[in-house]
Amino acid sequence: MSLIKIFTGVTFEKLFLKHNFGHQTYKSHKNPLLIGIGGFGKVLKYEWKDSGLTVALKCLKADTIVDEKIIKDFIYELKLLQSVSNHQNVISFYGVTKDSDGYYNMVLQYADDGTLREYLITNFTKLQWTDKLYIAKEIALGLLYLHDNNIIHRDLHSKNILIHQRQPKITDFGLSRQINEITSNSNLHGMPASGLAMDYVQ
Ligand SMILES: Nc1ncnc2c1ncn2[C@@H]1O[C@H](COP(=O)(O)OP(=O)(O)OP(=O)(O)O)[C@@H](O)[C@H]1O
Repeated sequence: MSLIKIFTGVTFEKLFLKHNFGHQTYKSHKNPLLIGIGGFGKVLKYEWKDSGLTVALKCLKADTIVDEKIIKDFIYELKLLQSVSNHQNVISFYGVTKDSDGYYNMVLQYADDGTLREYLITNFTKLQWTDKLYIAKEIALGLLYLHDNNIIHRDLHSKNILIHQRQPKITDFGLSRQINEITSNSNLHGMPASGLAMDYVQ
């Protein structure tokens, strides 16, 4: 085990205890299936034996990053998500678990239709206007709930909205901030409009 891994492990342990995220034993998850790869590591689907729920474990592969700030940012993301994840249009957060390789994972509700982007690619021609308006309304309700809780997402796009049983759920709070922490000189964040979108509006 590398020194960095020991260092990040200790930091995580202390911070997780402090914030009381709810720790789950990794052994209570079975039947892993790789469903995606994000900026910080793999995302796997599991059956959570104790609850009967299907969950997504999102791994933070922190031992490749010699930066305590990344770990603090991860904890901050969990804190924000935990404070709003009881809403039907926000992905549910169930806690954290340490996998067999020693990496920390956030345990999230599994969304059975993947991202909104994937969902639209597969279903766009089948969807009626009422379905599209329903999706837009539900995203707006989720966003309103974040704003009512003083949280600005700052990275809302179709890959950060998941679809579960036709219900949109906002996810990925990595760039989110509490409103009182935004300063007037904050840098630009989020995803730039794609060439395709620009072509469309011209
Ligand atoms: N809760 C979930 N349920 C179902 N699939 C998920 C879930 N979370 C993530 N995924 C799948 O895993 C992929 C990668 O997710 P992740 O959030 O790590 O990606 P990302 O947004 O590209 O990365 P980053 O977090 O660095 O912005 C997604 O594109 C999606 O297909």
